[in-house]
Amino acid sequence: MKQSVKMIVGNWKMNGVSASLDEARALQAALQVGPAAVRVALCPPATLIAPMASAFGQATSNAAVVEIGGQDCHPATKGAFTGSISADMLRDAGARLVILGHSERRAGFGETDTDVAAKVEAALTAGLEPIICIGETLEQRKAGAAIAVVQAQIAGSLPQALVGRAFAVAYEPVWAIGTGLTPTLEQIAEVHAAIREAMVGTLGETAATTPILYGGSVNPGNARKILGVEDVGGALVGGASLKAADFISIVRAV
Ligand SMILES: O=C(CO)COP(=O)(O)O
Repeated sequence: MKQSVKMIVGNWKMNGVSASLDEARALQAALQVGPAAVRVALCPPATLIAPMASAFGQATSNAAVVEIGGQDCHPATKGAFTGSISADMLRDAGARLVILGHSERRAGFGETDTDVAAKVEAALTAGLEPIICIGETLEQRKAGAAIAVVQAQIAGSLPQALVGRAFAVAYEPVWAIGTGLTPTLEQIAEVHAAIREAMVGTLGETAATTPILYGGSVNPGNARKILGVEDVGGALVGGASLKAADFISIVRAV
């Protein structure tokens, strides 16, 4: 209903060296899907953004464009922030998207909703399309707080600067990431509906068609069912995006 072109985004996390480019090239060659049916993106480590963007940036007659994204950016445009990378730098390297607020950044690097919102603004200013991650922990789900948690994350992580801009939200339950566990299809539908409501509440009708991706242990075996759930606009794939054959299966499950 909301969004006809689904997005399948691979998050390589801190995996991938230059030798991985061969696998990624094989992946692109195998993606015989029309660009209208699915948007495919890969978010490699920052060191691979430029070579992957130049390798995949242009559609050939028999291969879809694979868009390239970063996995994080600093909220400032430049300055004394040793080890950090700005949204402009990602864009300059060829990225068109950026994952922001991933639970591994929130838990491991102390990122708050306010930090994420500042990064989103920086990404938009640089012309990047943010993919904003939210999701509850197992403790929060067990306490019956999953919906309240994601709604609070939406309210805190989505700045008004998003109104009218292209972006996506990814619902990634923390307990489903890298564990092989997934919510039931009913639970995914319930949370996506709550996210939609919160997004429209925060940003207005502009957010009625924004894609809401699901992420957390998506694999070739469960992708078709998950992608068929009401208001699932695509998938954010971790481990299975590192294997070209698995990632292609997920793309074909759309
Ligand atoms: O964190 C994720 C994508 O951002 C999901 O990771 P897995 O697909 O490995 O569970």
